[in-house]
Amino acid sequence: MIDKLPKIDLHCHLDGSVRPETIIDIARKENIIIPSDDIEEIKRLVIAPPDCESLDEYLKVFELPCSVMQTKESLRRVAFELYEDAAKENVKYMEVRFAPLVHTAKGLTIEEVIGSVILGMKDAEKLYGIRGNIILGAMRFHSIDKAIELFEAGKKFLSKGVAAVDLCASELAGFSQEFKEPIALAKQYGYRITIHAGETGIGKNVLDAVEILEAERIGHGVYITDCKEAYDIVKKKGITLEICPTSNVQTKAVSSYKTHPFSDFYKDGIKVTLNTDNRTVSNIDMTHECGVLFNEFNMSEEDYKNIYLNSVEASFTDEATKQWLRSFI
Ligand SMILES: O=c1[nH]cnc2c1ncn2[C@H]1C[C@H](O)[C@@H](CO)O1
Ligand SMILES: [Zn+2]
Repeated sequence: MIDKLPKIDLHCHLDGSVRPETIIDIARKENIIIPSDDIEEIKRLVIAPPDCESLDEYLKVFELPCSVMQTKESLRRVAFELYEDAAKENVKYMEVRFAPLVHTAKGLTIEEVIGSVILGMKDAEKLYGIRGNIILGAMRFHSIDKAIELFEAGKKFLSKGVAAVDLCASELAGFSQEFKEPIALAKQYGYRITIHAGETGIGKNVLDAVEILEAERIGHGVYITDCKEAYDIVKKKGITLEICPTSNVQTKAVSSYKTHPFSDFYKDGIKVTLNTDNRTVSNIDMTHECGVLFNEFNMSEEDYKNIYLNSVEASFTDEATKQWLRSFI
């Protein structure tokens, strides 16, 4: 029954969702040296370890997939395959995020990187009943100038496949102040704003992301439980939380599914959505996360419908696409 449900994924990283077989295949075709060409070994390297201790440890496995995402062909291919995999489990709409600057190591321009990922997405849209948008992520360890360079380069793709910006990677207290200028510029250009915040114990970061960066959505946000002001502003302003349950367990944002605040948030009227974060790194898909929702969070089909509709309303897409998405539920 779960596989038949229509699904929406608003928080999925491209580089965390590359098929392990594709890593080996691209490495072979492009003469890239990778640690092994044994599929089981590659899976071991690219799937977060079962005893993963923190977000920072979780983030270490992204280096390998990014090493084979440095050409136009490989970027187009991994984007296509991600949308293809999602379409096959009835995901109707997916916003894919990635950090273009990480893919310029072999000389691609930022525009070439973004353009290639959009082509892959469009290839899949033509073949399958899925639609999407791309979110450009600036890495928090990059400079402010780099973030500005990225948002400048990406703006010509707005409404042509790119919809929003995000801040990714390790989360320190008070990062919003530092990124105020580039995010304000992005907003001025017409990008929508979602920000990873409140993932690693600092609920105040969510308050800052909403107040300083004007985030409309928050990636994760689970730690609003520790900051009343953050909790209240999320609830009052109807800020959507992009929750990724399995990722939260792996990065130790929560100790287990049973202690995840998802259903408490939902019951209290907070706009929660269900997402994957990283399909390969977390070794999951939307079907798996729906199973978590029904079996670990004890939610009903009616609850699922409401959560799906939260995703529709919070999606960075046009009204016609939202209407199309509503027709499935
Ligand atoms: O859950 C996450 N929190 C913060 N950053 C993340 C998470 N998952 C992936 N990333 C980073 C690693 C990727 O290289 C980058 C862009 O997709 O985003
Ligand atoms: Zn994420």
